[in-house]
Amino acid sequence: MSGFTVKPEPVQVPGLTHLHTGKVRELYATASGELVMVATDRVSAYDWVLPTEIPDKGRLLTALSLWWFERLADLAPSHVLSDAPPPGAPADWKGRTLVCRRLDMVPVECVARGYLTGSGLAEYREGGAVCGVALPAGLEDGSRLDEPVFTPATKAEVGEHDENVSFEAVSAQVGAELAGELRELTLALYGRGREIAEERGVLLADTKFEFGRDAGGRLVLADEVLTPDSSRFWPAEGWAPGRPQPSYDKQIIRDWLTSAESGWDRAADTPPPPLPDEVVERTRAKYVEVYERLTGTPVPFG
Ligand SMILES: N#Cc1c(N)ncnc1-c1cnn(Cc2cccc(F)c2)c1
Repeated sequence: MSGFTVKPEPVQVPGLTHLHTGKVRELYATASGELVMVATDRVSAYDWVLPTEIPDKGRLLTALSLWWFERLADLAPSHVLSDAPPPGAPADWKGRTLVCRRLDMVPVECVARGYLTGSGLAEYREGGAVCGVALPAGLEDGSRLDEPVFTPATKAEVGEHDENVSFEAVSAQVGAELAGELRELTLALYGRGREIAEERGVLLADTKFEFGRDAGGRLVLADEVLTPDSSRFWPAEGWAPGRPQPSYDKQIIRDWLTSAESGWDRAADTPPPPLPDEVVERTRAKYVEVYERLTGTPVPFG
């Protein structure tokens, strides 16, 4: 079992229809058919949504996503219409709400990897390839790839992991032309993100984009982009291939959860305990740090 210890009860807002509770986000629809994505302060680790929230996480990741949408706009239009919560929304939705165009979502998790880790590393260790793309021998955890690789995945059911699939499987699913567009656009967006992040001393190991098509059939960048929830960001100064790299935002939580202090046994498949205040505060500080380091600006709220 994994996922929620207690499934949250979504906030009901007059005029909005609640559509979906994700691990860390809520999705609503307006009466006029637009979507409202609300980022919560929930955080997940080891496939569990933790019982303790990280203050301002939703606002930090929403602000970062908006910052990236602006810097990717010449490569792909975005689904974002507004960052103003709809009328009647709770006051604390300010700064963590995106009103978006409803798209015909492409059922493919468009992942780009510039470094080898996670499920890509596991697949490589089994067969020397990821998503059917052969890689050089001798790569280690955290190795930088000579060229970024498109490693798509199918969207998993709640509580399951996305499954890496080959480009050929994506072509069979959505057609060769669209598959080619997804690969080209995913790698271009990743390349822009990696370049901007590296200028700021941050390595973008990998990231996941989601696309939809608008009424005109155009590919539109959807979901969130280049946040710590959709990407792996590593501080460049800590990069050392051959071992797991410290995750910018979740390492503190992971280290505490797997320490004797937590009393939690990950293998026992029992819900994780609440986080100590000190772990919460240090994790919040990491979200602030990654926001400020990437954007070069102080967080846009008190
Ligand atoms: N983005 C977007 C989007 C769009 N622009 N048009 C149509 N559908 C979606 C859409 C559907 N599911 N999700 C994932 C998701 C996001 C946020 C919260 C959640 F709970 C779940 C995204």
